[in-house]
Amino acid sequence: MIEPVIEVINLKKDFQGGLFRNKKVSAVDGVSFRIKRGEALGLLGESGSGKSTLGRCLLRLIDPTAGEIYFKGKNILAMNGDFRPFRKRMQIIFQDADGALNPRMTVKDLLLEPLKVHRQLNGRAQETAAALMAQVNLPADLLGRYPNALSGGQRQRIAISRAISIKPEFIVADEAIASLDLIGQAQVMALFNRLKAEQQTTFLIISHSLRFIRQTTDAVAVMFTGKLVEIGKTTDILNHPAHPYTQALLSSTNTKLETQS
Ligand SMILES: Nc1ncnc2c1ncn2[C@@H]1O[C@H](COP(=O)(O)OP(=O)(O)OP(=O)(O)O)[C@@H](O)[C@H]1O
Repeated sequence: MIEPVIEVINLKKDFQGGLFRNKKVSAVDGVSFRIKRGEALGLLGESGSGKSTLGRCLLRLIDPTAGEIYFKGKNILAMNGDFRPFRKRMQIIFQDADGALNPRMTVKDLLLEPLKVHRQLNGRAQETAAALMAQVNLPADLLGRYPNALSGGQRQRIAISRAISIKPEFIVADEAIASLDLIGQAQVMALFNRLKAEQQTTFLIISHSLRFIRQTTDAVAVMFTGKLVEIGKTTDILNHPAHPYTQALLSSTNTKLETQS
C-alpha cells in the first residue's frame, strides 16, 4: 500500500473561550483522515467549524491538544528540534497575504527570500525571480515594487509564488483564492493542478468556493463543530452528499453562488 503523505489520527484542539476564558471550545474534536501523495483533500464547513485550526495544527503553527499527525510516516508531534527540516517541506497559504509580506522588501526580495533561507538559490537571481512571477501570471516589471504598490490580488499571487518556490511536498491552502477575481482563481486552480501532476504535490484545500473544490480536489471532508461528518470522493460528496448537514451546506452555498451571479 502507498504510504499517505499526511495521516491524522483523532486530532483534537481545545481553546479557552468565553468572556472570562472559562469555557472550553473544542475547535477540532477527534478528526482522522489521510491524504495520498499528489492528491488534494478539500475541507468544507461553515464559518467557525474548525477548518483553519485543523490546517494550522498540521503545520504545527499551533499545538494540538491530543492526537497524532504523521508526515510521510513520521509523527511530527513527537519531534522537537528535529522538526525544523520538515518546515520547508510543508507550507501554508493564507487568505490574507498582507500580514505575510514584509512591507519594506521589494517583490523581488520577497520572492527570493525563502529560496535564500533554504540555500536553494543558485546564481541567476533575476531570472529566478522572473520565473516565480510568471508561474503566478505576474509581469516581471513589478519586481522592483513594494507590496503597498500592488493590488490585493497581486499580493496574494506573490504569497502563493513564495510558498511554492521551495517546492514543498505538502501545502495547506486556507482560503487562498478568496481575494482573487475569477481569472485569478482559474489560474491558481490550473497552477495547483499542475503541481499535483508534475511534482506530485499533496494539498489540503480549505475553501468556501465549490468551484475551486470541484476542480482541484480528489476527495472532500465536511467539518461541522470540530468533527468530520462526511468524507469521500469529491464527485460523490458534491453530487450525492449522504449527510443531512452536507446537503444543507451545499444547497446554501449553491444558493449564495446563484444570487451572486
Ligand atoms: N486562538 C483562539 N482562541 C480561542 N478560540 C479560538 C481561537 N482560534 C479559533 N478559535 C475558535 O475555534 C473555532 C474554530 O475556528 P476556526 O477559525 O478554525 O474556524 P473556520 O472553520 O476556519 O472558520 P472560517 O471559515 O470563518 O475561517 C471557533 O469557535 C473559533 O472562535
